[in-house]
Amino acid sequence: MTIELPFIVAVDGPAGSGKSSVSKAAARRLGFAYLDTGAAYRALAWHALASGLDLSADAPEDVSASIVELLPSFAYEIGTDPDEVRVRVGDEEVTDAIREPVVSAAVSRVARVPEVRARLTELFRSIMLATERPGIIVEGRDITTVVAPDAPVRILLTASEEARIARRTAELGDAAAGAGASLKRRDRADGKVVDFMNAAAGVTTVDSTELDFGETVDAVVGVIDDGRAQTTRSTS
Ligand SMILES: Nc1ncnc2c1ncn2[C@@H]1O[C@H](COP(=O)(O)OP(=O)(O)O)[C@@H](O)[C@H]1O
Ligand SMILES: Nc1ccn([C@@H]2O[C@H](COP(=O)(O)OP(=O)(O)O)[C@@H](O)[C@H]2O)c(=O)n1
Repeated sequence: MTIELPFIVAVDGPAGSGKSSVSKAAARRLGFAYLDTGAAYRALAWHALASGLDLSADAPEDVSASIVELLPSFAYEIGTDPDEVRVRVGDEEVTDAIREPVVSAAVSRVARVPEVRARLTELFRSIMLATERPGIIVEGRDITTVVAPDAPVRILLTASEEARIARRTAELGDAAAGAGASLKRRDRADGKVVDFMNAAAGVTTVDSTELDFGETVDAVVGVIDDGRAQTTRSTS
């Protein structure tokens, strides 16, 4: 019996570059699964805050050890159907709660802990390989470099900081105050842990600054189609 492995597409990029919305739309079009890895870091930050940890910028350095202690009780679940992405921690549905500004402000503190990254990387790999669809688009910050460096298609989705802030602000509507400053702060903090601004060797950059949403999805699906055609040629 041969086991068919899913076709893996890795997508990285800074906050607001369109990773989740574009990856989801591309996955729908291709009949692929979709994995939002940022949701796991957000859910762990939510769990840490719910457990009473101080994750503010001036939190004591030993909060890292307290975060690591939470890992065994972190009962995380996420769907990979692009039409139905639900996130749970234990019995709690946290799909919306993990997008709250309080979680966005705390998440980089959790994401910089090496034990957290190692544990979540393992989890992402097991979710990725378990999909029953022919492929999966996995998006985050270190997917092209750490989680799936051997993926046959790896994309860095970028856009100018100005475009990213304008999009995030439009998306948040009345709740947009401070969104620009918060996005810049988070990119600066996350950028100390992984480089998601420069494409690693073999990674294709899609810059969406001058593209509308549909054009960006077309560009990403185009890169995936080329990668699938090449893989078919090299295995036949
Ligand atoms: N090329 C684009 N043109 C206009 N808006 C876009 C484009 N790509 C994404 N968006 C919008 O920008 C916002 C941020 O995108 P999102 O997918 O949440 O980014 P990320 O997951 O990288 O943080 C969303 O409202 C999305 O619909
Ligand atoms: N592969 C990943 C994905 C997210 N993250 C962390 O998780 C946070 C939330 O990721 P996200 O993808 O939901 O962020 P946005 O969609 O808001 O840009 C990031 O700010 C990083 O701190 C990470 O460290 N590595």
